[in-house]
Amino acid sequence: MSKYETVIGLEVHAELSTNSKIFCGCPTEFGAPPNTHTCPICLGHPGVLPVTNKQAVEFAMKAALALNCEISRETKFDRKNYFYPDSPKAYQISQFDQPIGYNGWIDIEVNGETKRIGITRLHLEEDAGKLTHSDFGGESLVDFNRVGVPLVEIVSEPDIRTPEEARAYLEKLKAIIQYTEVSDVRMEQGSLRCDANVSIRPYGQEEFGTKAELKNMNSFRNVQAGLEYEVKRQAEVLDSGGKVVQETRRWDEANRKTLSMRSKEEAHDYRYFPDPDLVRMQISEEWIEAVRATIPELPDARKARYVNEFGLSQADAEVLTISKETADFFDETVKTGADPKAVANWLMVDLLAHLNANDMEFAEVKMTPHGLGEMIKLIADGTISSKIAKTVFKEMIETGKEPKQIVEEKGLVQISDEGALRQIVVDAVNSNPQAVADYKAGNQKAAAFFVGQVMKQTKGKANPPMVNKLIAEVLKDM
Ligand SMILES: Nc1ncnc2c1ncn2[C@@H]1O[C@H](COP(=O)(O)OP(=O)(O)OP(=O)(O)O)[C@@H](O)[C@H]1O
Ligand SMILES: [Mg+2]
Ligand SMILES: [Mg+2]
Repeated sequence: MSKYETVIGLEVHAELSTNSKIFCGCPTEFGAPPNTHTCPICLGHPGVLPVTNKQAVEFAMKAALALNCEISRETKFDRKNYFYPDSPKAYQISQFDQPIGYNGWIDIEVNGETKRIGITRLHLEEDAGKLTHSDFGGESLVDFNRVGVPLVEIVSEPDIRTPEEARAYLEKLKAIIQYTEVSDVRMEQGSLRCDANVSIRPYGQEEFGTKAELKNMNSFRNVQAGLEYEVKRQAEVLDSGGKVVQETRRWDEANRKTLSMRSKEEAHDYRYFPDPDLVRMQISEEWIEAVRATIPELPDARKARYVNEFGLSQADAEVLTISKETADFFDETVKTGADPKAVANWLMVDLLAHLNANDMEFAEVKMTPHGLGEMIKLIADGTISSKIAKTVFKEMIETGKEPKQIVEEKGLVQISDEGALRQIVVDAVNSNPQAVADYKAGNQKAAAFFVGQVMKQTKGKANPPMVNKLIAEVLKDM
């Protein structure tokens, strides 16, 4: 047990899925050739005038409301001045003292306990360009396509106490934003990014310790790993009589550690001031309510519904709802009349295992909710065994075929003909006298041996409960 308590606050940036940029008409689409989605406005040529994209404001409001924020009735944009090659204007249009949303919270679940994490603010800003540092000759390449893509920055209170809680917070935040559909929250495409602020303090001390800000983590797993490394590093500094310095540190993926980028002495003075080219915005109650009305059922509400309506456990409901794709698939499958608990199991155990084993994404799954529902019904009515269903399930994921077709094509219909099965059992018993003797001597494993024999003979198609019953009967008569 460490003598230090960890304190973490996260800054998350999410790109909004508007069609055009926040202050000009350039497209926001990812993956275009460098510098093709630019114009004099996003490049900041002299004399141009930016115009606010209303959709971006509404998306930010929607995200803020989904995160239980209050909405500023008066809001504006400010210039955050800095010089760096990722910004052609030498300032970023952001929001300083009147963010769109403030005073929010979300609930996270860690080790079976619910904890509320405060959200200080959610503000709207423009994204910066993308730099690629090349290996040859030390040049850097600049792509301005991303300049002016709308972003929300979501700043948490320093309420997070462990790297694991940080991960849970990110998962939940991502889920909520994904449900609202204002961002596609793809970390690998950079549409979701996280800076992690972390400090430690002796238990019982009220005052926070000096924080480091970690950047450059490209997955939730790496955020957690970076924080774990940093907590250890800071404890070692304090234990050896040193002082933690306030600095920005970079996560070094290859060496799995954090490295200093710049200390506080080099920290920026951004000289924020209101952008004179953009109108201040008044946000009316009606506008807020109109946006609120577009918010769909969010992860926590869905989770509660799965627990109350379908009798799923909290933990299972959490796993299903943390990804909108999985939750939507679950709902659609349950609508076919399949047993919700069975649906939950197939999705959480078998589907996830298949995705992991084959390094697949949910989007690549060809199986339909209708197909899964039908398959579960085929098991329930005895047409296929649950063992055979595993084969059918894999085939559905890969091909999207209906289970009935797969069962027919592969001849997988379960053998429930008692006479035929009894004959197979009798044959197995007759040709394995030693196993019979073992069984008579009280070795239960011998029964399992016969089940295996029958399944081998029938290529796994024998009705398992019937096989068990027949083996017991036949052996009793021996
Ligand atoms: N002592 C501390 N230890 C850990 N986290 C802290 C501490 N003090 C503040 N934080 C967290 O650090 C984050 C600060 O983010 P904020 O956006 O307000 O400032 P910033 O990082 O200076 O600004 P910028 O957006 O320019 O990077 C918040 O999430 C806050 O909760
Ligand atoms: Mg910040
Ligand atoms: Mg920061």
